[in-house]
Amino acid sequence: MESFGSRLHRATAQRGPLCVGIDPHAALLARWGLSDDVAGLERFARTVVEALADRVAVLKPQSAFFERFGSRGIAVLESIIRQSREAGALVLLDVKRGDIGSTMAAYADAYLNPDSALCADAITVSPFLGVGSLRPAFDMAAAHGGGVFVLALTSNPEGVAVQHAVGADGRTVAQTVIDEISQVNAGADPLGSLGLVVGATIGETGHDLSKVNGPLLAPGLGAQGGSPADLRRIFGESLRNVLPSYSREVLGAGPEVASLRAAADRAVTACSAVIG
Ligand SMILES: O=C(O)c1cc(=O)[nH]c(=O)n1[C@@H]1O[C@H](COP(=O)(O)O)[C@@H](O)[C@H]1O
Repeated sequence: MESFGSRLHRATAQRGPLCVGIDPHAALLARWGLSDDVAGLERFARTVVEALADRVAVLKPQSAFFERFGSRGIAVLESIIRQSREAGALVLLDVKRGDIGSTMAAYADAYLNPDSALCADAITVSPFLGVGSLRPAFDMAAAHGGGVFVLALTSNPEGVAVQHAVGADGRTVAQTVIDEISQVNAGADPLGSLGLVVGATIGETGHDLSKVNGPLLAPGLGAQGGSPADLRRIFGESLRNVLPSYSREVLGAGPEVASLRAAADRAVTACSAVIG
């Protein structure tokens, strides 16, 4: 079975380095002329999938915006995950889960086991309970060709107090996460299946990403102030493994399918010019 790292490598080579987040904020539903209910959510999400799933490498639905409508919102999420994958996009489900290992196994079953209706190609996870506690997700991903993106240096300003904290061995919390993921990805070709999340807004922090050998998801572009030019400064030699991610900047171009496609095209052109 082909690994997630290999599938992602091919997808970005064919479609360009771009992830578009599906974040149906109440404000965006209103801007699109949609009601803030499950019908509006469904119309919004389906329109994004129709516009982009056959052309962008990765779509990243944010689970919270679906969860807030209860089981009917989750049903919409299930259906757009399926449709996106059928149209050829990889789906990175942004759920930011993280728990003790035994519970993590249940999350892995929910999101990375092909028997689950919520199974995606990859998920986001939080390492706050220790990178080792995430092992059930890593194992489930490896067994089924899935991927896991671990938060390392997040795009929000509040993250610094925790992520830059220095441990007894002199490394920051973020560098410890980076090093542990680097170890698991070592030797993978063309790319490991464990990714890191490193915001496009963080500036130069001195963290060493050179051995990650996995995808580096870079949210924070557009609406949070990050730009493709910032990527070069933040990622340096690791730029080739960066997966730039936009949500509101692209979604705000809707609801017309053609406008969404044009916005995604602009984003991928700008990112490709930096990443190559
Ligand atoms: O894991 C993420 O995707 C993520 C990590 C991070 O550090 N910062 C961050 O903004 N995100 C997500 O990326 C998206 C950013 O949305 P925009 O600011 O609209 O582009 C949101 O869904 C966030 O939850």
